[in-house]
Amino acid sequence: MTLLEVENIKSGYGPITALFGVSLSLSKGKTLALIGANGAGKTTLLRTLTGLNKVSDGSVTYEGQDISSLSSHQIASLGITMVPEGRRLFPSLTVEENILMGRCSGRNGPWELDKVYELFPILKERRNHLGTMLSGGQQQMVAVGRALMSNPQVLLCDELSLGLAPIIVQDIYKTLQVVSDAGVSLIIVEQDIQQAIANCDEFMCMRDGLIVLQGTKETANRAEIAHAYFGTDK
Ligand SMILES: Nc1ncnc2c1ncn2[C@@H]1O[C@H](COP(=O)(O)OP(=O)(O)OP(=O)(O)O)[C@@H](O)[C@H]1O
Repeated sequence: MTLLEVENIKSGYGPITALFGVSLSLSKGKTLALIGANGAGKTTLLRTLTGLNKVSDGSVTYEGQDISSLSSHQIASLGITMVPEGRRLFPSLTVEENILMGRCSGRNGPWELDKVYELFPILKERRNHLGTMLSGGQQQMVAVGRALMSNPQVLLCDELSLGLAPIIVQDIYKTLQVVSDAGVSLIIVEQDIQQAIANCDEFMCMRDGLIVLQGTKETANRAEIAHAYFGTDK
């Protein structure tokens, strides 16, 4: 079942266009990985899907409803949530208070505090610490936990592994698998191409605001990806 259908969207920052006609389709419970070099448009695409950047052309349809012109608050309340790059924890709040902030979308569902602590037991131990006192990996867990508290149907993850040790990255991806198994659809932006492809059902490579290659774990071809990523000869 298709949950999210993006058709030929353009978007950007004021007069600057960053997406030049992007289309994708995401089914329930599936994971789509977005790869591409710096400036390719991955973050802009996630921001546009959450309403933080406006769609200037094309359409975004979610559960059959055109959400292209909805506000970010309205989109969050429908069940599309982003874990932003850099975690963006509230520095003066504790771990638990940060996680509880995710409730503000007002969506009820299976993701409650206990379930987040079940997913990340270390956060329960540290629940009274300030979020910023945690390690980078633990802060990322708080950011994911906060997003889950909004009971998303679509979770958009922007570079979760940035700056984290490989072993922590493995843990984060194991957790995302649990989230996916619970029926949440994921779009992950990931700089590490191998990591992205190993953890997705489908991948798309962006360059200069366009999707230049798409495929699956099974069809991924290193030379094609390098060509798409850098725009160089195969
Ligand atoms: N706040 C902004 N104002 C103007 N232009 C921006 C802004 N943020 C991004 N851009 C531009 O939009 C284009 C796409 O950037 P975007 O951040 O979406 O790329 P990305 O693929 O996520 O790269 P990165 O891996 O560096 O985050 C780039 O040309 C970038 O310079």
